[in-house]
Amino acid sequence: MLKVGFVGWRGMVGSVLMDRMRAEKDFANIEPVFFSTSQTGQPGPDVGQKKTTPLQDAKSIEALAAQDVIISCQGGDYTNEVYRPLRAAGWQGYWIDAASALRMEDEAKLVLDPVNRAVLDAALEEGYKTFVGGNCTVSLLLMALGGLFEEDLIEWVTPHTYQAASGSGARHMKELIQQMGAVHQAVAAQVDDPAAAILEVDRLVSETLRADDFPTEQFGVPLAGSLIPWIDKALPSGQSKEEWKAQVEANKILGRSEKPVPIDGICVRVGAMRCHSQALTIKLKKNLPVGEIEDILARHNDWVKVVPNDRELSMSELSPVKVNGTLTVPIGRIRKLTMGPEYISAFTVGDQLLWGAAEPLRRMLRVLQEYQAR
Ligand SMILES: NC(=O)C1=CN([C@@H]2O[C@H](COP(=O)(O)OP(=O)(O)OC[C@H]3O[C@@H](n4cnc5c(N)ncnc54)[C@H](OP(=O)(O)O)[C@@H]3O)[C@@H](O)[C@H]2O)C=CC1
Ligand SMILES: N[C@@H](CC(=O)OP(=O)(O)O)C(=O)O
Repeated sequence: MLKVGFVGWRGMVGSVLMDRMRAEKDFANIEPVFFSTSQTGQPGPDVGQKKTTPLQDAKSIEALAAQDVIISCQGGDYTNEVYRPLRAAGWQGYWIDAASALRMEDEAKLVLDPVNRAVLDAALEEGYKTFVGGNCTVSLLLMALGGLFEEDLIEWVTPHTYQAASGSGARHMKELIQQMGAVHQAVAAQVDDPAAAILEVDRLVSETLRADDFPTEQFGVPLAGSLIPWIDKALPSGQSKEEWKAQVEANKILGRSEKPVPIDGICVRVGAMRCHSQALTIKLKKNLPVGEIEDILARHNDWVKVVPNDRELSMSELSPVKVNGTLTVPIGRIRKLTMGPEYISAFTVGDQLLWGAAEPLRRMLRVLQEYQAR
């Protein structure tokens, strides 16, 4: 049985990973060992029938090196601190990581097995030992468009994103709710008063959003009642780092080192909780009927769900509220654009903590187990 060390299991991504592993009974097939950077010696999580040892020190190279596999959801700073020393100490185990730190390293492959199982199988055969989950918007984009990529039908894609607060972390999610509460509190009486003038309500809301004491410690600016058209650092290209990741990571996941598909657009934070949405403009390599495009998308994997381009269905199914906490990746609003028959639109939604973060890691462990059982 593989000895699997978990670091970052009590964080937001790690907790989602634990939930999924419990639900899929993944702990039955491994010997789990739990680590912490702050709680060494305390009891580990309840993972069902198995009794686990107390939490080990996540900074101990010796303790880490005793594992066959390490799954880290702890973040890039942690990866940067321990990964190289661990390898330098001669550790030959498998490192599976949610953080972006190692994504672009040659020694790392990006994991999203419904889309790139062949790339992962080949990498294991070739002796790769480092596997990293892709950026959440990128993984969700590929889960939705997998069929068109697989058949090499895409000339380019422009994704414009509507990204949830969870992408910034737990504290940001809480601040979004504080912001919503502060806005409501400022106008609660007027909202309940049918005679209140709406322009006065709007003026009070704006005043509240712009006030110095409005809670913006995490986001820096109001998100409730507003949006933030920049995610992550600025790059010399004028892209945000989140925008830059779309093309480089998607092509790396697909194993397309030659002739990468151009993928570029604007990434925007909105007041959703944990589902990222993306409005896509796609240039196809040829003119295909919408019905055929829908069939190609629908049959690619078990989680993508094509939503007919219908008003009621789009409103109910292409909704972050509906998708939250599920593995379904709906894609709809598929229609020909007026630019020409090869140009289509689409809109997709996905839970950024599931397919966007935890699920590809969980499944990579299964891929690894299948490889070792061969
Ligand atoms: N958030 C996201 O959308 C995505 C995140 N990622 C990656 O995953 C990494 C982790 O992200 P995320 O899960 O959001 O990080 P969190 O901040 O939720 O958790 C990270 C660590 O903080 C420590 N911690 C301190 N106080 C608490 C507390 N009260 N509750 C829980 N944990 C606590 C824990 O480590 P310890 O036990 O050692 O103290 C925990 O493992 C990111 O840095 C990023 O690299 C990847 C894709 C998406
Ligand atoms: N940057 C993403 C979340 C994230 O953690 O991305 P990455 O794993 O590429 O750092 C967001 O803000 O929505």
